[in-house]
Amino acid sequence: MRLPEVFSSNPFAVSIEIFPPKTPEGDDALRKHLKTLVQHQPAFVSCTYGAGGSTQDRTVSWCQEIKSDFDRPAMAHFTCVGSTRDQLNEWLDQAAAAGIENIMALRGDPPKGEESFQAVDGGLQYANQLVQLIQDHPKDFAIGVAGYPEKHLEAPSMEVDMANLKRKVDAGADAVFTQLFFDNDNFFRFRDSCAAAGITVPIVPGIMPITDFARIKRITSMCGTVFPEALATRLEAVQDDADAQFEIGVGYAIEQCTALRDNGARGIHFYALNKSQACQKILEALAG
Ligand SMILES: NC(=O)C1=CN([C@@H]2O[C@H](COP(=O)(O)OP(=O)(O)OC[C@H]3O[C@@H](n4cnc5c(N)ncnc54)[C@H](O)[C@@H]3O)[C@@H](O)[C@H]2O)C=CC1
Ligand SMILES: Nc1nc(=O)c2c([nH]1)NC[C@@H]1CN(c3ccc(C(=O)N[C@@H](CCC(=O)O)C(=O)O)cc3)CN21
Repeated sequence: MRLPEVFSSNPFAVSIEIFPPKTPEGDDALRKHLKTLVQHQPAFVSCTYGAGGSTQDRTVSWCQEIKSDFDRPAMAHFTCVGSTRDQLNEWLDQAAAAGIENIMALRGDPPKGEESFQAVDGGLQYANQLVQLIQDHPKDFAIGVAGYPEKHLEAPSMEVDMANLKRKVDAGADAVFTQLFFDNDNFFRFRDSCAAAGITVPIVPGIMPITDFARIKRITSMCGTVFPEALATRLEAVQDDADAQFEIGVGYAIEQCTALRDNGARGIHFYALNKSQACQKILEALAG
C-alpha cells in the first residue's frame, strides 16, 4: 500500500521504524520483536538505510520480508550518501523490481568520522534532489521526507529549514515524518508553520521511546533534539536502574503520544530501535 492510501484509509496511522541488524543473531532477535509489533497492526514498517552512517545493504530485503512474512506494507529508507546519480538509479531499479512502493528520501548523515556531508562526484547534495530523482524514475514510488520541529542542526534558521522542507514537498513528497522530539509544543508550532508555508501532506510526529538514558543522550546530540530538563533529572536519579528508566521513559511516551493523538496528529512514527517492549506498552495504552 502506498503512503497516500495509508493516510487516506487511516485517520491515525502508526508506523514502526527498524534498522538492519549487523549480525544473524540480531536478525533473529528483530524477527521476534517484529512478530510482537505487527500484532498491533501498524499501518506500515520502515527500514533504514545506513542510519547514523552505517551500512546500506539489506534495506530492500528487510522490506520484502516485512511484506511477505509479516504482512505489513513497507517503506525503504534511501539516502544520497556515497552514491552517484547512476548508482541511485540502479538502486531504484532494484527496489522497483523487489516490489517496494514507498521510499523515505533522505540526504543522509555524514559517514562515521566525517564532520560534514560531502556529495560524491556525480552525486546529490540535498534531499529535494533525491525526491526529484525518485519522481523521475518510471515506477510511481510514494515518497516520505524528514521534517525538523527543532530545526535541522545545519540549518541557519527555522525559516530557511522550512523553505527547504517546502522544496522537498513541492518536488513530490507524500508525507513528512519528523525528527524525534520530546516537547509536543515544538511539534504543534512546526505543524502550524508547515500549514502557513502551504504544506498540505500529512505531518507525522516521530517518537523515540526512552528505554536507556545514556543511549538516548547520544542519539539526541546527533539529532539536535532538546531533552527536557525535568525529564533528564528524573532519569538521572535512576541512572543505575534499567527497569526504572524504562518505566519513566514509557510513561512519558504514553503521555506524549496520547496528547499528540488527541490534538489531531495524523499518526505516530516510532523509532523503535529494533525492540518491541516499549512500543508494545505505548500501543496498548493508545488502544485504551
Ligand atoms: N528516519 C531517519 O532515518 C531520519 C534520518 N535523518 C537524517 O537527517 C539528516 C538530514 O537529512 P534530510 O533531512 O533528508 O536532508 P535535507 O537535504 O532535507 O536537509 C539537510 C540540510 O540542508 C538544508 N537544505 C536542504 N535542501 C537544501 C537546498 N536545496 N539548498 C540549501 N540547503 C538545503 C536543510 O535546511 C538542512 O539543514 C540526514 O542525516 C538524515 O539521514 C533525519 C530524520 C530521520
Ligand atoms: N540524523 C539522524 N540520522 C538518523 O539516522 C536518524 C535520525 N537522525 N533520526 C531518527 C532516526 C533515529 N535513527 C537511529 C538512531 C540511532 C541508531 C543506533 O542504533 N545507534 C547506535 C549507534 C550507531 C552505531 O554505532 O552503529 C547506538 O548505540 O545508539 C539507529 C537509528 C535513525 N534516524
